[in-house]
Amino acid sequence: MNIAIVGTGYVGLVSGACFSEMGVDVTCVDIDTEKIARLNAGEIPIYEPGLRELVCRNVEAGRLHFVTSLAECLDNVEVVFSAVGTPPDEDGGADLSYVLDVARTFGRHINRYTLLVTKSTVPVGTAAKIKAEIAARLAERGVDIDFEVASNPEFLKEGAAIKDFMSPDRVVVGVESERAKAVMTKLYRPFLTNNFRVYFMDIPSAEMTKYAANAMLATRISFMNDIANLCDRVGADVNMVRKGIGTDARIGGKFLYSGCGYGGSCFPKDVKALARTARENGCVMRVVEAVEATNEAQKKVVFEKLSSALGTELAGMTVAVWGLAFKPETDDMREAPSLVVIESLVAAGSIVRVYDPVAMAECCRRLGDGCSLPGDGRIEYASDMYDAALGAGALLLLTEWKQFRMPSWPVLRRVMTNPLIVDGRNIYDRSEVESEGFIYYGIGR
Ligand SMILES: NC(=O)c1ccc[n+]([C@@H]2O[C@H](COP(=O)([O-])OP(=O)(O)OC[C@H]3O[C@@H](n4cnc5c(N)ncnc54)[C@H](O)[C@@H]3O)[C@@H](O)[C@H]2O)c1
Ligand SMILES: O=c1ccn([C@@H]2O[C@H](COP(=O)(O)OP(=O)(O)O[C@H]3O[C@H](CO)[C@@H](O)[C@H](O)[C@H]3O)[C@@H](O)[C@H]2O)c(=O)[nH]1
Repeated sequence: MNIAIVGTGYVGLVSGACFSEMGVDVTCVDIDTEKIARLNAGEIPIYEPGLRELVCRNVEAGRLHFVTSLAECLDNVEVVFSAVGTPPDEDGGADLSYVLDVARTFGRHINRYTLLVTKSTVPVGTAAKIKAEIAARLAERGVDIDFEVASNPEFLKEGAAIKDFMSPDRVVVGVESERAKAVMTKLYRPFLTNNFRVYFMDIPSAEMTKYAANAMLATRISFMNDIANLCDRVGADVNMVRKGIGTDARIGGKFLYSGCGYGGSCFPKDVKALARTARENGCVMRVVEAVEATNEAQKKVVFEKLSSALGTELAGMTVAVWGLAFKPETDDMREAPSLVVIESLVAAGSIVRVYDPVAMAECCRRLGDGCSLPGDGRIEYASDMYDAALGAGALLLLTEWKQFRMPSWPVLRRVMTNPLIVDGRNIYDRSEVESEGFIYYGIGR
């Protein structure tokens, strides 16, 4: 089968590589000419474990192609997946301009029955807007070409994207006909040969499922962050509480880790967009709105702990930051808690020495030396984790990369001027760290 995937970002590139691995001929399309040039030169524009090997193998096999024009490949494909961005607009809703651009190009250039499948996360009702957009373009052309739309929200996690795509918990597909259902069945069958976990439903339900899933996961995190903050005040240990509740089969142990807040390109924007869709439809989702507010506050907790320990000493002090990406195994810093912490440190006048195994270039691109941020502080880029701690009066752990899990405490004691650690991801054992002579602050323990 021949398909096109529009948008060669985290979702589009991973989906394209995985479908091609199953033998599908995939043309990945992006308007970012530099991105496509890099891909054609064998460079992978994002950090995602295993992606380079998968892409190279399928390019060599002649099943994976990169182009800049959807119009030019439409005649050769049966299905077009749209995986373009849906960033937040100024009101917190999803900006659908890229999704509707794809629909317009599709309507202007299809010449035979083609299925347009939306993989991007879009609010309920978007498929209807896409259909209207295509129909208007066909009418402009004065042609009557059969087309269909479908919804296939993506549930992969960055850092584990290939595994999640290759072996999904489930695949959700919203369709309007048996014909579209048959096409989607054919595409997903190879991934789920022994246990066909594809849930077909109507399109609005598929669109809503994506937001409900992300909001539920974000709710668990914000709930645990609330519990952690109370643990701090009453002397309980949130890690013990997590184990105590997570072993209840009705609750389950996943996504119950408290810390410095959730980030990334999905939870923050999708929680906001769901709340906005609700308000537009005359209902207030109080829980969802509280999840978002709790997370905004949680991103400040690491700095607040540091500031209450050191106060005005932070001005002029070197502070080490371990971890910039919003989670391990990615270079993505969209809505990362590190951005909030670094901003507060620069505002307090600190010299922020940062280190991340893969997100240094991304941080530099976003923040540079920090001089454009309000405040007298600045950002310095360290060559490794111990270099970041050189001369530091405090160390903040913000992303739980594996290489940060077992640091040499004696080396840290030697290079730091003051032995203080704020563990924003609760990865260290308090008694071990304290026995090495450090003052330790966790989140809720
Ligand atoms: N990142 C994730 O882990 C993840 C997981 C599940 C779902 N999603 C959703 O998938 C969608 C894509 O997310 P992403 O993180 O891959 O985005 P991204 O920003 O990494 O990539 C989007 C790509 O689309 C391209 N693009 C924009 N308009 C285009 C057009 N008209 N034609 C061709 N290309 C165009 C951009 O140049 C960009 O390369 C979003 O709706 C997101 O919410 C993301
Ligand atoms: O117990 C937890 C689990 C996660 N996080 C944080 O939550 C954020 C998101 O993490 P994760 O969900 O692992 O990464 P994403 O790549 O953002 O994936 C989410 O968002 C995607 C885009 O919609 C969905 O496809 C995925 O199913 C959904 O997990 C990160 O900042 C994590 O540090 C916590 O604080 N505590």
